[in-house]
Amino acid sequence: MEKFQRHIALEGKELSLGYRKGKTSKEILSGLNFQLFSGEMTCLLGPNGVGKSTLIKAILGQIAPFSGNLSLEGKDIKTFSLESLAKQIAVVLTDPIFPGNMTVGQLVALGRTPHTGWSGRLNEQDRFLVEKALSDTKITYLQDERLSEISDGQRQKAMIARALAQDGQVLILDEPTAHLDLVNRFEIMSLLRDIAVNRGKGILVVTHDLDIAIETADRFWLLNCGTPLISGRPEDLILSGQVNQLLPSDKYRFNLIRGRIELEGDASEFWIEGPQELVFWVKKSLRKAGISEVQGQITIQHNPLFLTYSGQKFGTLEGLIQYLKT
Ligand SMILES: Nc1ncnc2c1ncn2[C@@H]1O[C@H](COP(=O)(O)OP(=O)(O)OP(=O)(O)O)[C@@H](O)[C@H]1O
Repeated sequence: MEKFQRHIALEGKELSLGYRKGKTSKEILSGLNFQLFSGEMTCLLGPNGVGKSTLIKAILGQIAPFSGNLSLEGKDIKTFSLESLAKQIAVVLTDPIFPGNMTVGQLVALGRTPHTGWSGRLNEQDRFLVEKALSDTKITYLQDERLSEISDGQRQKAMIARALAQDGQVLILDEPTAHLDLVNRFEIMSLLRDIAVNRGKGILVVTHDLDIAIETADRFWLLNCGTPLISGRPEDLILSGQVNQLLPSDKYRFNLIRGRIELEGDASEFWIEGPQELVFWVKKSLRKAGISEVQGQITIQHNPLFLTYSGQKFGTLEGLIQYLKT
């Protein structure tokens, strides 16, 4: 049973977005339709320059749509003042600037600003929400630490806690994993998914991290130049092949078995005997080394690993490749 009633938190209908300068206007996105659901984490993916930030600016009320409709909780976004929009939509941008001597606790308390005004005086409810945001992001232990003295991953969690303390219905994050290592990227995205599911928030994450988005997102929005926004469960878009829209050219394709993008059009074939998962890595290594064919069979033995080719035994791929290249 769902804890929260799933509903459309944010909706765009036939949106045309772009920029005006004097009398000229430049349309970046047109015919844009989407629905962001509460209780779900949606990942917005698309190539550089396609208009992801432009869409976020429109959602935040920073640019007005040329045409079409944008609604929050069923109400036209134009009817919200910037202050009331700030209570409903929290945003975490890629490179936020906050003083390094600010503590994590002070940063998270800033999330309450749309509610407290600039006096920043917190009442009991505000303090409760700040503490809850710290504990939901598992950084209560960091609350007295300065921003300049914590790691990038911890700082990103603090930024998420600040957005959470704002307690709006919608959370938007622009590349929240950009500077993080693999473990932290997983941790942040899993945390966001948990927040969406357990707190009933509609979370939109702009990311270029397809691998981690596949593992964690409930829904993808794929944005590509000149085509309508595609929305669906990641697995549906993979099975239908629509995920290939993200790829810049026919040289790449999404490998359904490996679950990631790979170079396509490589005609090299090798005769390799051994466990399938090991064969994959041997082929990969040979191709990267510029080897497109070998004369005989390569045999792979597992545990301990050794490779046999032309009566020779090799303990590493490096050894085999050196032999093949001489
Ligand atoms: N203030 C602006 N005035 C005019 N054009 C702009 C403005 N900001 C962005 N653009 C243009 O809008 C287009 C989309 O930019 P946007 O930043 O939305 O792309 P993006 O998908 O977020 O890219 P990235 O993945 O690189 O962050 C680009 O061609 C960009 O030059």
